[in-house]
This record gives sequence, structure tokens and C-alpha cells, in this order.
Amino acid sequence: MASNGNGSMTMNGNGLAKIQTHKKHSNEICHDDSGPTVKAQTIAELHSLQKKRSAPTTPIEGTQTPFATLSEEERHRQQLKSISASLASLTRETGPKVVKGDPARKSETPRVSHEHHIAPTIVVTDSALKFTHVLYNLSPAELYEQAIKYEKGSFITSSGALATLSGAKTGRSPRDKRVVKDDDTENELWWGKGSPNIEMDEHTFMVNRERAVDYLNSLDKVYVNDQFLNWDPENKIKVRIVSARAYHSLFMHNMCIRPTPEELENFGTPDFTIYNAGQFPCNRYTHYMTSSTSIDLHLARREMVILGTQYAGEMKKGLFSVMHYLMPKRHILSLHSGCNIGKDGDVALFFGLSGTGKTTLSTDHNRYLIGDDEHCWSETGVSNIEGGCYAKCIDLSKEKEPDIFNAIRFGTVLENVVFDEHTRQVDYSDKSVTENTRAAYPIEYIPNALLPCVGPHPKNVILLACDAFGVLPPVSKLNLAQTMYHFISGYTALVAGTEDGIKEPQATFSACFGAAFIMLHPTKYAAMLAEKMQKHGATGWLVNTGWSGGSYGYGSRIKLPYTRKIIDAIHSGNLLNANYQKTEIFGLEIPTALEGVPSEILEPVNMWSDKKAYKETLLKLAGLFKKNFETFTNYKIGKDSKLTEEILAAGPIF
Ligand SMILES: Nc1ncnc2c1ncn2[C@@H]1O[C@H](COP(=O)(O)OP(=O)(O)O)[C@@H](O)[C@H]1O
Ligand SMILES: C=C(OP(=O)(O)O)C(=O)O
Ligand SMILES: [Ca+2]
Ligand SMILES: [Mn+2]
Repeated sequence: MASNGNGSMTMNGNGLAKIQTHKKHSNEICHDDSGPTVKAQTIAELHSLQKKRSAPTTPIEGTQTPFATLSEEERHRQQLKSISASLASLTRETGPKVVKGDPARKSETPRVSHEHHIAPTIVVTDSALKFTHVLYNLSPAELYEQAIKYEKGSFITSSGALATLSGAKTGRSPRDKRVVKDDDTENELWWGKGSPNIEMDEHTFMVNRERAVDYLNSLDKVYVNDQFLNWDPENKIKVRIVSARAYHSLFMHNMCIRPTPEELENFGTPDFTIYNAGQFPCNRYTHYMTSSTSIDLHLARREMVILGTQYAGEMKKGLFSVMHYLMPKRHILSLHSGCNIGKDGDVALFFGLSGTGKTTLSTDHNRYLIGDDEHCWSETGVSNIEGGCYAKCIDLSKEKEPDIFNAIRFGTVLENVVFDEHTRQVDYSDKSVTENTRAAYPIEYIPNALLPCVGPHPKNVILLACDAFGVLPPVSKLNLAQTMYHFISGYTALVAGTEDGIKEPQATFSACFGAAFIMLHPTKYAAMLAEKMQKHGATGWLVNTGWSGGSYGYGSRIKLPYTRKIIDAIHSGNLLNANYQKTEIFGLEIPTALEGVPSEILEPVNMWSDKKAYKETLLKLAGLFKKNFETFTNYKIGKDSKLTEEILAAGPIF
């Protein structure tokens, strides 16, 4: 009988090996208790040793805020009071009783103490008797645990990302987005044809708010995120997001700017609050409701209510709408654009609708990323509104987009992707759940992100259009009037998925490349853009990231490496000095040659075998542009009426 050296075995009478547990030599390592023992008498004590309290729990020395003088206990009480106030509803005289911590972990959560709940003054209903546990600014690791434990469809993928399902809705629902029309917003906002602002009255908002808040209060626990928007320190907005899912909390953790522990200690009252009760529908008997989904914005109350959709992008883009209202009031232009900066400090903006390439092209290994989707342009330069990126994942590959691919790791939320049930390897080509698969990651997951995410005034303004007709040139240089014409038109062919219900590309015009998010009339933003571009000498470009050699279904999409070469030539300044020729109908200036790109693709007609079909398609698109622009012909843009005339003349002529 062999001995393994950890003890010795002998045969007993029954033929079974008898294990001798006594020590033969004192220096032999053979026992459970040979190592140092833990300093715990019970399993519970052992578990309590595992977690140490997060720093800082005491005020930072020298901070001159009112909070700095408060005790930790008092600050904690005020924080809960503020959250309780956020969750106040008519079923109670005050906000609910809120306690910090996971209800499932009562025994191990030292923060659940009776001093720390906010009690109502009058008990009106049973709901007033219950506690609502608040999971406040949890870390990604904590949110992973919550999601995996409580939310079906949550899994860790092989790269460490959290795979989640957004439920029945896998894209935004723009037709269900409503804005309260009151005496102020009636005059301030853009209403009517083409506007994204579908009206509702204050009373209906309150009905939906109450529904959302009561739903949230009925739960054992809610997630609360206190975060910031806008990297410009002068124009930072404090946002609070109350939600029912760890998925939503982690998504916003990634997408908004994350406060430092000190900033969180001194957060105070939020400037804007989202109530996300997306699992719960709106009541279709409620006035204005046309479906069971409603995303409601009340600017005066600084609140947004989400019912009937769990698609997390509603929160991100909902806050973007708010910025499109708040920032212009401060003479700051809000932009639906990506933004990056070169080593020499040259900033480029990438405007475009969903799927046109903002995220892909602003994430450029040779440049620093400022942001992929939402920016502000102020008197001092550009700033990102967000703290993260939201990339499309369909057909994502490590070879084609390494930076985005590598950002999909621990902490990243992966929406609606399909993966191998055993290896948890994601199949990015699988559209079984949706075409609009997405990854939300903190901006610092991109290796060359610029932190803080701010830069000087832009040098190039790139308008991206994914032209499904295949007639727009891959790149055109625009004069200011043309830039404004195309900015106001906001043309693209919507690529499947992001907006609910769209399955095939179709021509779309969306003013300012983001009509779904703007709050004021498009000409307000256009005038600001024109003024800023003029003042800072920025050049406008139109880049078609869509089809070549035929329309969708016949031609093919322009290869990403070619588009990247075009963008490189814009950044370097080389394209500015190229030879140009003018196209018919649209009157666009197109380069005759460009390094790294086959010259024949630069002029779309070359790529079409059927020249007659090309001409017909070109005229068809020109007609659509013309028809779309009719809405704007009666508006003056800025103070300069000459510019307005030039803009009107900068469209297709036929
Ligand atoms: N020539 C091209 N230029 C830009 N993107 C392209 C091109 N060809 C294919 N694509 C794909 O199109 C999608 C562009 O989407 P994305 O960058 O997320 O747009 P946005 O951020 O504007 O919504 C990506 O999936 C990208 O891989
Ligand atoms: C989140 C979105 O952004 P984009 O598709 O422009 O990246 C959206 O439009 O819903
Ligand atoms: Ca978009
Ligand atoms: Mn994007």
C-alpha cells in the first residue's frame, strides 16, 4: 500500500484502509490545522471578516461644504431623507421608510439600523408600513451579484461582461415619449409636425409619476444612482436614477459620470430625477396613453418617468433631451455627435443618426476619445455629457474594431446578445434576440480615452449619413451653407433595430441629426452651430458610411477601412488641399483622389453598372431632400438673413 507522504495507511481487518491521523514527525504538513487559523469562532464571524467598509466614511479634511461638518450618521440620515423625498407619493404623507442595504442580507448588513430609516408621520395605507430598501450607488461587482441572483437572463460572459435582456423592447420607443406642455414649455419648445415632443398635461404626468413611484415603493428594494452629466465643471448636472433593476443601475453607472466618494458625500439634492418603472406598464385608460409604454418628461419638475419599457437606452437618451433644453438656455450647444482629438489638439465632431458611425469612427486608435454620442460646445470648447459609451455589437469583431471589442469585459453591460450556454462565448453575429445588440462601458475602458473628457473648439465637423440609396459620395467638402443645409436635413437610412419596429433600412430625415432628442426648434441649434463654426473656422464634411454601387440590396456598404482612410485625411488636413470636382444635382465638392482609397469609389456614378438607375435614384433622393426641407423654408436661421438664403440654396438643384 502506497503512502502519499501525508499520512500512512494500513489494512484493517475488513480490508479497508485505515487512516492514521496522528503526527509522525512534527515538520510533516499533513493536517487541516497546519496553517495559521482564522480569527473567527463561527461561520458568521468568518464571513464578517471578508468585507471591510468602503472608504471614505469620514469627511475629507479641509472641504468647505456644509456636509463636511456633519457627522457620518447625520450625513447618512440626510442622504436617506433625500431619497425618501424622491420616492414620496400620495399614498403617504411623506416619503417611504427607506433603509440602505440589500433586504436579503439583513443579518450581515450593519447599515440596516433603526436610526437610519425615515418614518412617515401618518399611516394611511399598508404600503406606508413597509420599508423600501435602497441599494445606493452600488459597485459593478455588487450589481453583478444582484443581477445574477434576481434578474432572469443575466449571465457572465467569457470576457467578464454582464449579459442582460432588456425584455420585450430592444430599442427606443420615440412615439411614446411625451413632454408636459405648460405655460413655459408651450412657447419655448418645438411642437407640431416633425417635433419629437408629443404633448401631455401636468395632471397626466402626475398620474404616471404616481404609478411609477407606487410600483417602485411596492418592491422590496430599489436601486438609486446619484451621478453627473457633462464634464464641463461649470455646467455639470446632478442626476438621480431610481430603478428596479440592477441592469438599469449598472447601465447608468457606466453611462453617466461616476462621482468620486467625496463628490457623492456632498451630492445634496439632484438637479434631475428619473423614475424608471419600466417593468410596469402605464394604464391605457389614462388620458394621452396610446400604448402600454410611456416615457414622460416634466421639465419644470425636473423629472422623467418611464413605464412599460426596460430598454436602458431610454434613460440615456431621455437625459440627453433634458440637456438639449438646459444647455441652450446657457448659450451652450448640445450635440448628437461623437468627438475625438488628435495628438496635435485638433478636435473633430461626428454627427449622425443611429448606426451611421459616431461610436465606431470616434473610437480611433490614433486619436484620443472625448466621447461617442453626446457633447456640449460652449465658449470654452467641447465637453462630453456622458461617462461611458454605448456601442453596437452586431457583427463586432476583434480584427475590425479592437478597441470596442476589448472594452467588453468585467463591468460592461451587454444587452440582448446570444452566447454559448457552456463557454459563455458571445456570438456577435447572432440576431436571434435583436439586431440592436449593445455594449455599455465606462469611457476609460477605451485605452486612449481623454480624461477629463473635454477639448478645445472643433476644427472639423463631420456629418455622417448612411445612404441606403448608394448615391451620396463617400466624402464631400461642404461650405457653411451646405453644412447647415445637411445639418438641418439630418439625412440617413435608418439601420435596423435601434428604434423599435424598424427592420429594414429606410430613408429618414431627422433635424440636427437627432430630432428625437432636440427640444427647441431645429433652427435654434442650427444658428448656434453656424455661429460657432464661423467663429472658430471649422470645416464641414459630409461622409457617406452607407452604400456604394447600388442601393441597399444591390450595392454594398462602403468598407470601414476606406471610411477610416477618408476620416484620417480629414484629420490630417490632407483632404483640405486635394483637387475637387462638383457633383450634379447635390452640388457637392468631391475629391478626385485620396490616399489609400480607390479613386473610382469617390464618384458614386462610377460604381453603378446601370447608369440610368443611378440617375433615377439620385433624383429620387434629391426629391426627398427637397420635400423634407419645405418645413424649414419659412424660418430664418440666426441674425444673418443672407445665411438663411444661402442655406435654402445649398440643397439639391434639379
Ligand atoms: N463604412 C463604415 N463606416 C462606419 N461604420 C460602418 C461602416 N461599415 C459598417 N459599419 C458598421 O456600422 C455600424 C455603425 O454604428 P455606430 O458606430 O454604433 O453608429 P452610431 O454610434 O452613429 O449609432 C457599426 O456596427 C459599424 O461596424
Ligand atoms: C442609444 C442610441 O444611440 P446611437 O444609436 O446613436 O449610438 C439611440 O439612438 O438609441
Ligand atoms: Ca442615436
Ligand atoms: Mn453610438
